[in-house]
Amino acid sequence: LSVSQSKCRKTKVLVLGAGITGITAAKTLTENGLDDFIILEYQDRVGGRAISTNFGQKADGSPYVVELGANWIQGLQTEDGPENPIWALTKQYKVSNTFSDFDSIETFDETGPVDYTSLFDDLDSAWVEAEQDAGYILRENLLDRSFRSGLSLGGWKPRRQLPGVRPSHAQAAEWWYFDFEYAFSPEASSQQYSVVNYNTTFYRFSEENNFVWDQRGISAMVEEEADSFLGQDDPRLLLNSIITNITYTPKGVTVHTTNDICFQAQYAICSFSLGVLQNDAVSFSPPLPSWKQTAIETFQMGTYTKIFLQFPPDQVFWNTSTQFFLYASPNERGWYPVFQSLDHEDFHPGSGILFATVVSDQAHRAEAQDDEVTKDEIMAVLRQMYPNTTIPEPIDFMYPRWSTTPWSYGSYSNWPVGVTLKSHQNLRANLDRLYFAGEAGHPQFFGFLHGGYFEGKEIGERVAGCVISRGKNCTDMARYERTTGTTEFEEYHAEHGWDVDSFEVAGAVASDSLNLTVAKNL
Ligand SMILES: Cc1cc2nc3c(=O)[nH]c(=O)nc-3n(C[C@H](O)[C@H](O)[C@H](O)COP(=O)(O)OP(=O)(O)OC[C@H]3O[C@@H](n4cnc5c(N)ncnc54)[C@H](O)[C@@H]3O)c2cc1C
Repeated sequence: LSVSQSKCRKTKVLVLGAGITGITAAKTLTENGLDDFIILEYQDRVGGRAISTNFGQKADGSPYVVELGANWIQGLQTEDGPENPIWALTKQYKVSNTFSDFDSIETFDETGPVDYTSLFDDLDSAWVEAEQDAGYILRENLLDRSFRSGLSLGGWKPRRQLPGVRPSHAQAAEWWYFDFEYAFSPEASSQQYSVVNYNTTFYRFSEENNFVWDQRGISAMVEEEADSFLGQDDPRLLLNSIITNITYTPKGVTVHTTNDICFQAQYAICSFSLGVLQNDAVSFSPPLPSWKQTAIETFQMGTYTKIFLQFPPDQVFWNTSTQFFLYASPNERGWYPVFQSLDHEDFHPGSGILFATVVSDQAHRAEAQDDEVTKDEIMAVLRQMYPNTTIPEPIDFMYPRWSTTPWSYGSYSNWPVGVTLKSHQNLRANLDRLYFAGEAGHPQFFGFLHGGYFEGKEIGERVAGCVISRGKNCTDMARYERTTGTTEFEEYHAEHGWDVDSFEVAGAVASDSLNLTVAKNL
């Protein structure tokens, strides 16, 4: 031990970050009889990217609580099939949520309301082709493609001039189907893993998305989980602890924070977002090996920005029985394409609240500019959508800057084109006694709250096993110094974090559905 390390506070396991992953990992340690841990968290709160804020005003003058980050429980449960653990938590902790109806949508362009919803049918059939093709790519160990090529091969070509179809309408429809979920374009996203991500969630659990509007905020479920194993003012949860350095060795892990406090443990679980790792917000000693750094730089961190507007509730100008409003910009794909109404009987009726969502480059652009500029751009769009209507000035306006938030640097991860499962495994693999967990580490549920939950549980169990067996039952996770162009079908197994079958088809929850999708391709 160096002199400085000898003064460190000691524990058996350090859990770095108190989002859904970190809290699930710490709870798993507790369930395995391991109480000697410390959770270190940057923020003054628990929940990570499950985060809400006050916005606007209710009739009594108090604010609404709206979600800046995660908002939907994505995939619930089909009959007595597998259940999304996030759905289970929302039920357990009575977190208010309602079915989000993606069929409740009106479409617009720069001339006002125009119905181009029939394009969704074309997209549906191309999507099915791309899905089946993805199964084939995976099963036959073929080179991955972009989701764009998958859609094109399925006959969906939004830039092509087709009789009666405006490319801007087609692009808005496509954004609604793809970018709204992945926070990246189909060009930038893996065909294979976009399908895996979608199918394992929506075909395995259920196709429903429930929208959380609980006035405690969606993080209530993470807070309640933390309370289930931590005492009041538990000294094992240290908020406002900004970690600057992580030193790892075969004997243990030492962590330093900005206020020059250090902690030393036998093991550590780091749950920082991919964005935090990519932005070098934390230094590692020794520096990360090249296979780990390569994995960190290879995967993508998306930006998904919700922009909130409250209008005078008695001057609401949109249809309050509709949930979504899709706008096709004539000039730029992804220009304030989706508006969502919270002034709806299922959410906050009478609130006058509408929010727009932008992702990727459009999100970076909006996040880099002043509120007033963004507000003017949005108001111009709304005036096009409702040409013969007087649209009042919003009485409140607000949006987060995810791309520069220092504890997140982005919203959630995405799988780029042509990266294999084994390359992804390098993102997950431990370095000596330092383990990594988090939403981005799950090869199937990446980008979702439940991805973080499952990784937290798996890594928590692994580390508990290491501590309890005093290292005897502790083997390094698989890692690959050299990664090749594809991953063999036989290598899709738990050692690479692949714990559920990804070939499920809608409505089928049994793992033997694998052959159904593949058979259609052969
Ligand atoms: C805008 C947006 C919309 C989303 N929508 C959905 C959705 O509808 N449904 C869904 O399922 N998922 C959604 N997600 C994704 C979901 O929020 C994440 O997958 C999940 O919250 C990640 O949890 P995590 O614990 O892995 O990471 P995090 O929640 O990021 O937790 C990591 C923790 O580490 C802390 N930390 C970071 N750096 C340091 C440091 N240097 N020192 C100490 N602590 C540090 C952070 O403060 C954070 O609390 C969305 C995310 C965003 C941002």
